[in-house]
Amino acid sequence: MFTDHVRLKLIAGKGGNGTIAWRREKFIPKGGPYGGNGGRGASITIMADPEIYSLDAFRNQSQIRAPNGQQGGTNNRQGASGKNLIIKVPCGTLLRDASTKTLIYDFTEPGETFLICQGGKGGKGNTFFKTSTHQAPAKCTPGLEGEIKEVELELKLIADVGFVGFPNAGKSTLLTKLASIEVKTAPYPFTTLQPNISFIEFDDFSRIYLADIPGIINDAHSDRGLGLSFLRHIERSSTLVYVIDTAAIDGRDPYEDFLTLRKELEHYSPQILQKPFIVALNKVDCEEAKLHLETFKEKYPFDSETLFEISAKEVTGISPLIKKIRTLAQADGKKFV
Ligand SMILES: Nc1nc2c(ncn2[C@@H]2O[C@H](COP(=O)(O)OP(=O)(O)OP(=O)(O)O)[C@@H](O)[C@H]2O)c(=O)[nH]1
Repeated sequence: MFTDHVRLKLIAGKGGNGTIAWRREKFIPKGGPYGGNGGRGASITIMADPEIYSLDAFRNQSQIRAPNGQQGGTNNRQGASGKNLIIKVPCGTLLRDASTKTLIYDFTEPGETFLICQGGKGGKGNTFFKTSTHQAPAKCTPGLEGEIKEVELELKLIADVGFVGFPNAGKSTLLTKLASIEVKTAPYPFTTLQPNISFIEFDDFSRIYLADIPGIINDAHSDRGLGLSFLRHIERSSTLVYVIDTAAIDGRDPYEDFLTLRKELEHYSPQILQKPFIVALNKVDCEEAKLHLETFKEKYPFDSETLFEISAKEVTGISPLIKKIRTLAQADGKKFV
């Protein structure tokens, strides 16, 4: 299972206690206060790491605790501080307060950090409280508790272009072909688990990131099957590509499929429908596609320039599609270059 939503209790380290100790001096039983301060408890910071692609690491975790500071020592030695904890999350992770759902931070760029829980201060040893060298109150203070936060991490992939379609429409095939058709390409090592991100790299080294989510099914918005949980990954894409199976050998109607996809997206979030889109009419190499294509074009209420007849399998019609994707993604001001 691909994990893109977790709830965690984060507990920063407690400060170490201060210590009561005495300096030994000849002829004076208690030479003077000499107990060290406690070390600071470790803080918890969250960092966006471009090498991480899911929240799987937290799947079986409900809380993360940072180390405590050490108690102060004798001879006025300061206790060791707890080693600060850095929690690594994928780019595209939203950090929310678990109870109010308020957004605390949106990790978009690699290396971005946010200190979420401050470690507790160390307590003071009796050296700190000395009033005079020889007469000192035997006083020290305990370390303070670290901050505790209940948070939610939600991963919403950041890709320029999101691919939507029914299972078997040919999304994966198209994505693979797109990612290998330009001069220099490399598959983006997401995971073998869905969803997938890949990119097209152009001659000028600019890139367009593409996200493929598992096929949408009827009533996906009511979270049947994989549906809803994956729709969040196209929320941030600037452009959508509907991939339609025009061969429809199983008796489906490609135009109905298109309407259903839009209906599912609208149920999930009406704003998604406002995004610029194109329609990849796939599998035109099949004999069955001819009739469906005609009907589709007749019924299609949008600009016919948004329609692209392609065969992902035989790699036909792909270049104009890439050109259009590039124009739309760049018009939006790409996030990654
Ligand atoms: N004839 C023909 N077959 C195609 C074409 N594109 C994809 N296919 C075939 O359609 C089947 C489904 O393709 P996929 O790319 O796995 O479909 P998908 O949309 O990623 O499916 P899900 O992962 O289930 O969402 C495979 O057998 C492909 O070989 C095409 O242009 N023409």
